[in-house]
Amino acid sequence: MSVFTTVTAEDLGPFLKRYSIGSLLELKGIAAGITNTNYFVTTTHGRYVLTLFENLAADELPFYVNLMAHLADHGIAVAAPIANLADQYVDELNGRPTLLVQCVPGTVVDEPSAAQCFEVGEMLAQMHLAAGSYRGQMQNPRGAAWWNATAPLLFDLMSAADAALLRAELALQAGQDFADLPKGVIHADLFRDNVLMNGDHVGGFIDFYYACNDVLLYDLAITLNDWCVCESGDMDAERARALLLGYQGVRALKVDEIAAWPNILRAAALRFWVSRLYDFYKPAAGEMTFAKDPGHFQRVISAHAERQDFWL
Ligand SMILES: Nc1ncnc2c1ncn2[C@@H]1O[C@H](COP(=O)(O)OP(=O)(O)OP(=O)(O)O)[C@@H](O)[C@H]1O
Ligand SMILES: N[C@@H](CCO)C(=O)O
Repeated sequence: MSVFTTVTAEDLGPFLKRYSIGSLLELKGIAAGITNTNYFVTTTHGRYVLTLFENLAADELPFYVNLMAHLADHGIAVAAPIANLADQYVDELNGRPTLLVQCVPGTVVDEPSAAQCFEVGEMLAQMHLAAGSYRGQMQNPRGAAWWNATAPLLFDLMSAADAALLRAELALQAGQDFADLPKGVIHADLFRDNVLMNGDHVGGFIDFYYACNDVLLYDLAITLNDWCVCESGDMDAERARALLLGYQGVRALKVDEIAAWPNILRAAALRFWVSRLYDFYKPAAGEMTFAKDPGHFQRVISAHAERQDFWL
């Protein structure tokens, strides 16, 4: 459930008067999502999604919302933010900062086809290129510094064998240098539940709240690690080839990116292994927890470690 802050039609009346999107026809809470409160808002002009931010403060939002607007301006399939009459994207309702965006078509897909993976890879590469002219800057809050600081809080809570594997993986990544690979703005969390698919086409990328400046190849690895994965943690080769083909049709990988690919796939899995371990062992007090299986990304890393063919 993800209506943490209740909004009524009465609350929304004065709020909508600050916009030019007509008057309210229907207000409906959205069940999916675990971080923010989301509502579908249907007005006489169309359908929108209203987000009330439960964790981020208004002054933390401009990087993300301006990025969404920039990408939408460039034709990328994202939910375009709607500005209010004061020309601001971020407003406020019931004590929370808000964002109103256009509804994008489509649904979340659990078992994507190779054709859908191709389209996601292509849109991701287009997004990387379009974000090249975006001026905003944001450090990756879940980069190597974060996982190196977080893992030591977890070792004692894990089995000795798993802790040894985590230590070994951190050591392997400490020996990598991805700093000279092409960089830009990345989504950093483009899992299947952050993309709405409209048939074979991308209806829209959503949930840009981990977006940051980092290595483009890392974003591709995060995406592939989720879109092309089987239950066992191994990859579906057909989907992986399709996603890479879609991506490389727009932005061909450079020689040093191809060399870094096997290890950056492991880095991308490590980031989510650590964040899921943290959510599992250290759920924040009073917070509703929906801890996802950390072991999944441990299995993804093991499968990558044994792999010979990386689909390139
Ligand atoms: N622009 C949009 N158009 C259509 N549906 C949307 C849009 N934005 C969000 N949704 C719907 O709302 C659901 C929840 O959104 P989202 O995943 O962003 O929730 P969150 O709690 O903000 O983030 P998360 O769960 O990733 O932490 C999505 O699965 C989707 O069904
Ligand atoms: N996509 C993440 C959660 C949000 O960062 C995960 O599946 O662990």
